[in-house]
Amino acid sequence: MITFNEALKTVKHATKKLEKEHIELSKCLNRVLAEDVVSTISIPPFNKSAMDGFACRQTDLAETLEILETIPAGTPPTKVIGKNQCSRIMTGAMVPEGADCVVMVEKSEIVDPNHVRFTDTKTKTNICIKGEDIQENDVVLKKGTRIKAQHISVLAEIGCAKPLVYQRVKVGVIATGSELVEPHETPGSTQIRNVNSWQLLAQLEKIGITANYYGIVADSKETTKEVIAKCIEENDMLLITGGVSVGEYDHIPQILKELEFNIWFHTLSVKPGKHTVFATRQGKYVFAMPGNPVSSFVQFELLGKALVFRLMGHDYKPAIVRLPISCDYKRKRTDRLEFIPVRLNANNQVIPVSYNGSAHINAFTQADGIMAIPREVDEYTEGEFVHVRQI
Ligand SMILES: Nc1nc2c(c(=O)[nH]1)N[C@H]1C(S)=C(S)[C@@H](COP(=O)(O)OP(=O)(O)OC[C@H]3O[C@@H](n4cnc5c(N)ncnc54)[C@H](O)[C@@H]3O)O[C@H]1N2
Ligand code: MOO
Repeated sequence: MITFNEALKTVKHATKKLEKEHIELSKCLNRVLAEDVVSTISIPPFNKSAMDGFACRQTDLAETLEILETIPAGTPPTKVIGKNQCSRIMTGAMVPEGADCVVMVEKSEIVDPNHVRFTDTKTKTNICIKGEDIQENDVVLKKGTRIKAQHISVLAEIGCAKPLVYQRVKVGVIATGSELVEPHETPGSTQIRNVNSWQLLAQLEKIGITANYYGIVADSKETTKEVIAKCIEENDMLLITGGVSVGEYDHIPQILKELEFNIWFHTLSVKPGKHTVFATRQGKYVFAMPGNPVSSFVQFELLGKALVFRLMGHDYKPAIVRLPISCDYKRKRTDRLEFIPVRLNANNQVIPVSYNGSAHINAFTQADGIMAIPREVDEYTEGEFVHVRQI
């Protein structure tokens, strides 16, 4: 049995990044940059007016000024501003030579069609200076950055229309269990509906991956082996749920051995998810989680995501907040790092959600996150700080 930190290190160590490709900006969300992005231009590329108003010299603010021309955004100025002169200028237009400020139109009074004076003798400069946001040759985004909407903005701004990114990981999803039927079906007296596949497909979709779903596989070793073999041919990695513990029909570890996978770990000192398997074979990866839906949900959050992102070249760091717990909390066994569902109240205090264990996925509909209770810790007192991973 290994610890969570050892398991995370193992997943990162045993996983190789996928190939790289150039793709359109519109397809980049949730991909990972495969090289540093360097700007070939300064931003702003010229001294740019931040206001609609009059471009002039600060020393002339108390005077009546001659208006030389109107400068719209996108049109270059044609006149240099001299003493007691100004040009009407629009937000986003290039500031003319000679001007060191732009007075807002609201602070002006037109004297006649060619002259203006100001109602205030002070102004901010209202000029965005060339290069104040980005300098030419600046590294604007680092290799390994997972691309979010705000990164797309910068790529667009500097003209990086086809960034070099890692390929999107191809993920196959399988649910094992002869007791399972799909959500649209009516279960028999000993059957239940398949939760894990739909949950995993949604967890993947949330991070930008549309997985290939292979359906439910009954607990027959031969069939399961065939489906796994096919699935692994067609994908980079495979997520399996069920069949990983010690029951007579828990075939997954044995099948993976027969398919010549190297099993890096099989048991974790983490609750839920004691029986979680990570196996690799020449650029192919299998992450098999326990059948209980909470175990599958939590283990995908803890390790599955790290694996997916690692393949795509990103070192995943989950959002973890440190907040006070709203009540006393006790647990009996302390031999495993445990994760329980919690919600946050309006004062950002952590409230454990009523929870019956790893089959009780319904508890997670109330949860904002999962609280980590380290090994050896058996209680928290109200107000003590705890760590919550957002889900
Ligand atoms: N003798 C032992 N028995 C069990 C142990 C143990 O250490 N010794 N661990 C228990 C824990 S904890 C868990 S978790 C499960 C893990 O078992 P498996 O991964 O082999 O999963 P299954 O036995 O196939 O299923 C467990 C449970 O989850 C239900 N299930 C399975 N797949 C789905 C699905 N896709 N959607 C919804 N629910 C699913 C299944 O019906 C079982 O109720 O082992 C314990 N036993
Ligand atoms: O191993 Mo189970 O996933 O703890 O509930």
